[in-house]
Amino acid sequence: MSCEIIVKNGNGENYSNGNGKIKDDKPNFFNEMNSSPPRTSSPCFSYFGENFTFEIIEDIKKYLFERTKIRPKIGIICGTGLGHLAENLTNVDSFPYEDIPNFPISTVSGHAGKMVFGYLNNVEVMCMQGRFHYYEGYPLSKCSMPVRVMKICGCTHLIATNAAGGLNPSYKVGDIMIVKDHINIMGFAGNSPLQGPNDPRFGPRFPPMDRAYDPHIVKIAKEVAKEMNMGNEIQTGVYTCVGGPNYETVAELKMLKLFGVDAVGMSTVHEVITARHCDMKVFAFSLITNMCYTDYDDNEEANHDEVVNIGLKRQDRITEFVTKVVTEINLDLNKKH
Ligand SMILES: O=P(O)(O)O[C@@H]1C[C@H](O)[C@@H](CO)O1
Ligand code: HPA
Repeated sequence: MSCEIIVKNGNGENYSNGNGKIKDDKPNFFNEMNSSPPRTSSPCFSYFGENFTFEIIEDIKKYLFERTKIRPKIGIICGTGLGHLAENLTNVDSFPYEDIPNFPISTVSGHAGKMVFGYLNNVEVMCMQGRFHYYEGYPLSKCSMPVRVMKICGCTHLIATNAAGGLNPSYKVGDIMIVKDHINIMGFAGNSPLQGPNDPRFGPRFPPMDRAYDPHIVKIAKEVAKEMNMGNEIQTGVYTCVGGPNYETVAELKMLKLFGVDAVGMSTVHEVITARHCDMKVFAFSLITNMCYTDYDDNEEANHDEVVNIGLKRQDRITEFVTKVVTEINLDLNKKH
């Protein structure tokens, strides 16, 4: 079998691994890192040295702002099956990821792959209808690069949503778990979206990560949940992100439970780290789409169709919840000005 890997360098020129055959010798990433950074033409080729500079992020903003008049303060990331949220925006300007310069493409079902600017209950927002995951072949810095785009576009707040498996036995499918904290399991293994040279225009080399999830917004969200009579469908807990795309073994789930994890997913943590690095305030929640069993006698298996379907079933309630939280955050923002 032969395979040609084609990447683009910063000037858009194609590089290939040669004559269409896999080379016997492994690519020397360290040499490549010292040359001009290539842009991948395939999401399956992850390049450790890929660098979204401040200037590249500004170019993306320029592209978007030349095409929309909306100037959001709140950025929203829609998790698997939760893209309905973006469909509820009014007066939208919508940009498919493939049209935005330097943007990756979405490859997962349940993620439409668009950046949507619009109004949620008269509040200007920008909304990722589909996110990027590590298992798609993108390095973490690339998965969370759009968060920096949100920041440079003027967003002071990030709302990240995800689908996750419930580990806490008191949870049930369909619950919404407000994230109060996370465990960065991939970080334990030395993988971080902030790896590599630090540009202080984004944030400090060593950002703190305590109170990553803004306690004031958590309080607002709990009040919203109370007002919506969500008493038996709202939870507050700790989220972790695994690399995926496989779901977890029983032994892995037992370990996560011992660690104090309430819900497990494959996203969000690196986005939150990136957002906190550039001093955005963060609110996040998980829709519990399946239960994670830690007993070998349980035969329930997680599957992606189920994850997407639960998102679809809960879309109206979640849209109402997010709309109210956004409205309250906006009231707060206006008070401060
Ligand atoms: O993008 P999120 O974190 O909502 O997606 C979860 C994790 C996997 O991408 C997928 C698994 O079914 O749903
Ligand atoms: N594990 C990891 N990620 C997930 C799950 C899960 O059980 N459900 C939805 N995303």
